[in-house]
Amino acid sequence: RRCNLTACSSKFVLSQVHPMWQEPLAIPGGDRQSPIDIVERKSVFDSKLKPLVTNYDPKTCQQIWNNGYSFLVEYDDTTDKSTLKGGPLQDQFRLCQFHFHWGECNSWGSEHTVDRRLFPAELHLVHWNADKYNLFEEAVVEDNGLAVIGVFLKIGKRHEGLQKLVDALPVIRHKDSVVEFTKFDPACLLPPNIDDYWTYHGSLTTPPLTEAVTWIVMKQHIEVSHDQLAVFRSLLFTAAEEEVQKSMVNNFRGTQPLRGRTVRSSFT
Ligand SMILES: CCCCCOc1ccc(S(N)(=O)=O)cc1
Ligand SMILES: [Zn+2]
Repeated sequence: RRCNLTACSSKFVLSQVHPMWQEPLAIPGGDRQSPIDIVERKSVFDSKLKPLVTNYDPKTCQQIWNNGYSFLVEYDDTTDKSTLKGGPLQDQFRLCQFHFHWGECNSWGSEHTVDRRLFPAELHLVHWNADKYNLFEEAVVEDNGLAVIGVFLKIGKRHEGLQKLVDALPVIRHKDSVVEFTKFDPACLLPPNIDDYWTYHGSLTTPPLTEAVTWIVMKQHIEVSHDQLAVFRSLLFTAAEEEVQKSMVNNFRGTQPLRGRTVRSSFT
C-alpha cells in the first residue's frame, strides 16, 4: 500500500531525491545545457580571448541567505560598482551574487568536470549584461544575458578569506533564512591566475535552466580546508518548521551533452 504522506510518522525519513535534482523531462531547445565535462585536449585555444577584468567593490555586498538549494551572497547590482568585462565578453556585466555547489563527501560535488575529474565543490560568480538589460531577471532569458565564473575548490590549506563567510553559515542553517553580510570582497575567492580559463555557451544549472550563460571556468582551483567545507554540509535544504531535516549536500547537476559545442581556452 502506498504510504500516504500524511499518515507517515514524522520520524519516517523520506529517501527521495531532492526535488531540485530530479531532472525536468524536456527543456526548451536544450542543446546548450550546463554543466559539461571539459575535455582538455578537445578545447580550442583562441588567441583573441582577452584577459578577464574584474572590478568588485566590497561595499556592494549586502546579505547571505539560504535559498533551499545553496547559499547565496548577494550584491547591490543597481549601479556599475562591481563589474566583469573582457575575456570572451563584448559587454560589461554586473555581479549580482555568488554561491557554491558541493558533495556529501570530498570525492564529488563540482558541476563541471575536467577530463571527467570531479572536485569537492565549485564556486559560481553570477553576473548579468548591464549594457543590454536593466535587471538580472530580464537578462536570464537572453542568449548573451549572463556570465558566470566557475572556480573549482580542492581540499587543502584553510582559505582565510572564506572564513568570514563560513562563520556566517550557522546563522542561515535553514531554508529562507537570511543575515546581513557586508564588506566581503569576492575577488579573494578567485585563483591567483585568472588569465587561464575555458569558455563556452551554456545554461543555468538549476531551474529555469535557461540557455543564457557565457561560462568562464578557471583552470586554476582554490584551496579550502576540510573543516571549512564541512560547515557547508551543516546547512539544510529544509525550513526550520519542517519535521524531517535534510542536509544540504550533493546540490550539483550532472554533466550535460555537449551537442557539438566547442570549448575555447585562453591558454595553450
Ligand atoms: C529568474 C530567477 C532565476 C534564479 C536562478 O538563478 C540562477 C540559477 C543558477 C545559476 S548557476 N548555478 O548556473 O550559476 C545562477 C543563477
Ligand atoms: Zn551554480
